[in-house]
Amino acid sequence: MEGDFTGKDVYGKHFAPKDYLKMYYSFSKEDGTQENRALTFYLQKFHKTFTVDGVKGDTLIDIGSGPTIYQFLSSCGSFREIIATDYTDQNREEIKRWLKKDPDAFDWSQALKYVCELEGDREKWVEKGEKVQSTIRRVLKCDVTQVNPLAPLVVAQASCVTSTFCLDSACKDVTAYRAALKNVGSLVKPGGHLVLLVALGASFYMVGEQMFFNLYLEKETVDSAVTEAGFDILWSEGAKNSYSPIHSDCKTVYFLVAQKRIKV
Ligand SMILES: Cc1nn(C[C@](C)(O)C(=O)N2CCN(c3cccc4cnccc34)CC2)cc1-c1ccccc1
Repeated sequence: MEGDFTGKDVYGKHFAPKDYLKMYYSFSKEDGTQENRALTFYLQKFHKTFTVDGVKGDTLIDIGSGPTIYQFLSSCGSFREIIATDYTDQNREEIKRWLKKDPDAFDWSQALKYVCELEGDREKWVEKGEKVQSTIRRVLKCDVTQVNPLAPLVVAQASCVTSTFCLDSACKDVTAYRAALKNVGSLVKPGGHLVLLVALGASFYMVGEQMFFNLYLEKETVDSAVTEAGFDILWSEGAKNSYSPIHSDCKTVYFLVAQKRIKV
């Protein structure tokens, strides 16, 4: 079920955040059975990165946030300011809905409770949500195909840049992927961190009835692109894909933490 590259215009016209959130971020099935194993893997690795290993700093920029906020649940206590970004208006609007506690916003309470349990007190989930809402200070447009992904804004380099499932969906080939990684890497200050979540071995994914292109990547391609962009990989971990084969042909979800080399 491979498809042609679904460029920027397709996302703007056809990407339905609410279908996507329901399909990929519902915490458990209607009958409360199987937990969303993909999401709990991401939450565990963000917990290890920010809460256990202590990656922290002044500003964190998340590139290609999509309509989600799960990626901030552990980092919100480690940075003074978080900047969320996305290419499409509808994804930025969905994030703003949650930030404003709009009743139509997606319900992240199960993910909030899960992260609070990892941190030792599941009952603190309301405070955790408010901490995320107060730490995300800006929601900006980004385009990873631009040398400055936040153009026309010029933003000071950040202590940490995170990006989940963005570059593999936004880039049509490995050359574009390497270039985009350099663009995103330029937003990290020397000695700062880059955190990536990548779908390996995925050529498509579905959102509702719409099929989206995904760049087929292997671990070695990602690792070499990160190194070439000026980063040392500190650690990485893959997990077997648990998405339904109807939704995607993804083989592995891959979590990577790297540190920007300091030029001497
Ligand atoms: C799960 C999952 N979530 N997602 C992220 C998703 C829905 O694709 C998204 O919201 N994105 C990334 C692309 N993005 C962009 C598209 C065009 C141009 C962009 C220029 N700059 C920045 C971003 C641009 C806009 C935000 C992908 C998966 C997934 C992947 C493989 C297999 C299975 C699931």
